[in-house]
Amino acid sequence: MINIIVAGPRGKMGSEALRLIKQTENYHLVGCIDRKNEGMNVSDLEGLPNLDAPIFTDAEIAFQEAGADVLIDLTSPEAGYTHTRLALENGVRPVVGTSGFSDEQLTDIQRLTEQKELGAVIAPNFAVGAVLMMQFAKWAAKYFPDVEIIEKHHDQKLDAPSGTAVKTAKLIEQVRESKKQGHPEEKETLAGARGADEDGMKIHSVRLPGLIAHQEVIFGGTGQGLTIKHDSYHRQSFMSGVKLAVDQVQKVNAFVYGLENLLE
Ligand SMILES: NC(=O)C1=CN([C@@H]2O[C@H](COP(=O)(O)OP(=O)(O)OC[C@H]3O[C@@H](n4cnc5c(N)ncnc54)[C@H](OP(=O)(O)O)[C@@H]3O)[C@@H](O)[C@H]2O)C=CC1
Ligand SMILES: O=C(O)C1=N[C@H](C(=O)O)C[C@H](O)C1
Repeated sequence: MINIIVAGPRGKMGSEALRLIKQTENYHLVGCIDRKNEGMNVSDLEGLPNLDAPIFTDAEIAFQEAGADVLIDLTSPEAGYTHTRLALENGVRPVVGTSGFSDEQLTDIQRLTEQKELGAVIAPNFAVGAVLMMQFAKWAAKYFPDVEIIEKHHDQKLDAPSGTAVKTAKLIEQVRESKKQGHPEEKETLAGARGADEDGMKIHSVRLPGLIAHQEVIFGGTGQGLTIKHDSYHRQSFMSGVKLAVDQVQKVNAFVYGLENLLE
C-alpha cells in the first residue's frame, strides 16, 4: 500500500490525481493539503471523488500527522516549492508536477533530496507523448540548430513559458552549440514580438480558453523544415506518468528531473 497526500486537490490536475488514487488498488489517500476547507474531509467536497481523508491547510502538520509515504503536488510554483521542501524535511517522497520553479529552487530541492537520502521526482510533463516529443526535439536539434518553440495552454495557466517548454530548451541546449537566431540586426518594433530568449532560441507562449496543453518545436534548415508536435486533449493524458512516478519514487534514492529518466 502506498500512502499518498495530495496538495491542490480542488485543482484541475489535483482532482484528476484523486480519481487516479481512487481507481488504483494499492494507493491510499491519507490527506490533502488545501488552502481552504481546514478540518473538512475530502468526501465533504462537492465534485471530488468520494475518498475518506482529512484536509489540512497547514502543510507541516499534514506531513507530521497524515502518515504519508508520497506527496503529489499540483499547486502553484510558490506553494509547490514550500510543500516539496517540507515533504523532504519530514521524510515524505515528493512527486511534483507543479511547473515554474527557478533553477535555484531545483538545485535546492536536489540538494535536500540527496541530504535526506530520499527519492524525489519533478516532471515538467507527465504525458508520455510530451516526453517523447522532447526527446525527439533533442535528437533533431543535433542536425537543425535553428529552432523555435511554440507552447499553447489554457488561459488559467500562471507560469510562462511552460515547464515543458523550458525543459525542451534545456534538452536542446545539451546538443546545440550556443547560437543567436534570426537576423543579427533584427529589432522588435513591438516589445516581445520575437518571444522569450533561451540561449538564442525563441519561446512563444499562447494562452487561450479551450486549450489544454500543446507544444510545437519547429526546426528550419536549408530548403526544409521539421515540426514536432504534441497535444494533450484531456488531463487524463498525464495520469499514467503520475502513476509511474509514484511507483518509482518509492524505489529510488535520488533526485529525478523529467519522466524520461523513469521510462524504460
Ligand atoms: N507536470 C505535468 O504533467 C503537469 C503540470 N501541471 C502543473 O500543475 C500545476 C497545477 O495545475 P492545474 O491543476 O491546472 O491548476 P489549478 O489552478 O486548477 O489548481 C491548482 C490548485 O492548487 C491550489 N493552490 C494554489 N496555491 C496554493 C497554496 N498556497 N496552498 C495550497 N493549495 C494551493 C489552488 O487552490 P485555489 O483553488 O484556492 O486557487 C488550486 O486548487 C501547475 O503548476 C501546472 O503547470 C499541469 C498539468 C500537467
Ligand atoms: O499548466 C498546465 O496545464 C500544464 N503545465 C505543465 C507545463 O507547464 O509544462 C505541463 C503541461 O504542459 C500542462
